[in-house]
Amino acid sequence: MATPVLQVALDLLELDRAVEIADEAVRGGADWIEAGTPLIKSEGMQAVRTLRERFPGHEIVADMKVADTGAVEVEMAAKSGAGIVCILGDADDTVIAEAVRSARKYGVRIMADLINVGDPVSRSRELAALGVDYINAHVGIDQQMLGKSSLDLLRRLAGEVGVPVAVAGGLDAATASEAVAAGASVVIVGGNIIKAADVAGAARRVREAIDRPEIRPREEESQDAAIRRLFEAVSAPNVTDAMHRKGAMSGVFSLCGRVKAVGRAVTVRTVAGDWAKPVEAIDVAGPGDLLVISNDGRTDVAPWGELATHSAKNRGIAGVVIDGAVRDVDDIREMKFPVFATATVPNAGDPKGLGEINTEIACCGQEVRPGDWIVADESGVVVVPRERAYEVARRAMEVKKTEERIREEIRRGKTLSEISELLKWEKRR
Ligand SMILES: O=C(CO)[C@H](O)[C@H](O)COP(=O)(O)O
Repeated sequence: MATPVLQVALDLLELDRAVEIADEAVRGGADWIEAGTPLIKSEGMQAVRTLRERFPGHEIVADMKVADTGAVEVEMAAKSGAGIVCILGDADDTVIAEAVRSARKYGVRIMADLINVGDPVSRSRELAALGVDYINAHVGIDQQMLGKSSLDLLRRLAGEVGVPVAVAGGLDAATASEAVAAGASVVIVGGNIIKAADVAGAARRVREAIDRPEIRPREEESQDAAIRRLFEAVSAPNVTDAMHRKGAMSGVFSLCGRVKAVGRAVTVRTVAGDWAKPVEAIDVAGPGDLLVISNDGRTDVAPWGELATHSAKNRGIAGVVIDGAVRDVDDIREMKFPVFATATVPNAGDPKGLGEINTEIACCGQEVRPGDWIVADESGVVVVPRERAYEVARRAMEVKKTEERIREEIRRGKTLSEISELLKWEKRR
């Protein structure tokens, strides 16, 4: 079998950064250089021309995701220097046929993208019959965030398609190796190379992995375990960024400085510092849960203190968030237990048993339901609706990865404004 191709997908908006990152990826072993769809939408065919000029010895792929006017768009990309043009596999057959005719005329190849294709196996056969040169088993970024896997799609195509198969969608060194073992001829990697602080190193790891394909036993991981693992790896700011700036509680701060707490909410509504329900909730919660307590907006009397904290810590509870006051602050700080509150006072309420456990509550400006995910650190507390938790956790990890590359470019001397071309992308209306 010919050596599998490593295609680096430049899914960036800024052409200068894309060229810089492509240069590093090539040094790490990338064979083909893809002008990603975002780059083409941002810079047009200049992106393809520039990559062609800068990398004369490498195949340039234009990820146009052609949906219509196949001939014109293929001609445009071919004349700009692309050797392979990507077209949507679910485009109409006439568009595919026109694109193939144009490709033959200009001496370029067509890669058909299976993103969103309902029946990928039979459509791949049709596409091969229409003359496309590659089929791309591609699961889009938004689909990946919902847990869809490009490897699963690739495995469905194994042995079914008469043309070389590419694969794309969230791949890293480990899954790239599995992709080759599953029959991929072209491995397309974007984020896990271009967002790395060390692009060349990231590309090299993928290169080495695909040159030594292996099938790993797939460790099954529950969705809850994956959500917790991802949330523990990102920050509260990453999470609220992933939710378009939503979900952040206001006015709440970490009592113990640099601590982190991640878990599902057990909610408590109490009144006037009554500490009975908050303490009873310790027995309701399980290891890894967080107590989220509303004290009816009162900050002059505390429903939580040192003894409750001892008990919660013993129970394996991950942390406590209170829309209200806490007392025994020095002892709690000694324990370094994650407690987030809006005030501290020395006086507590009485254990009358007023309030409820595990009802929907308002806490520091956010609605919190039992089972919602809470991510809390020194920047503050973010609430993630339980039904969106996996998607938000995946997106928060993408935010974190993007920042790693930006941090590296700042370290190399660029300003944040230069990197993100702020002036170019400020809202025009
Ligand atoms: O075509 C794309 C998105 O539409 C990407 O180029 C492709 O998914 C590879 O990027 P990543 O490895 O980040 O998923």
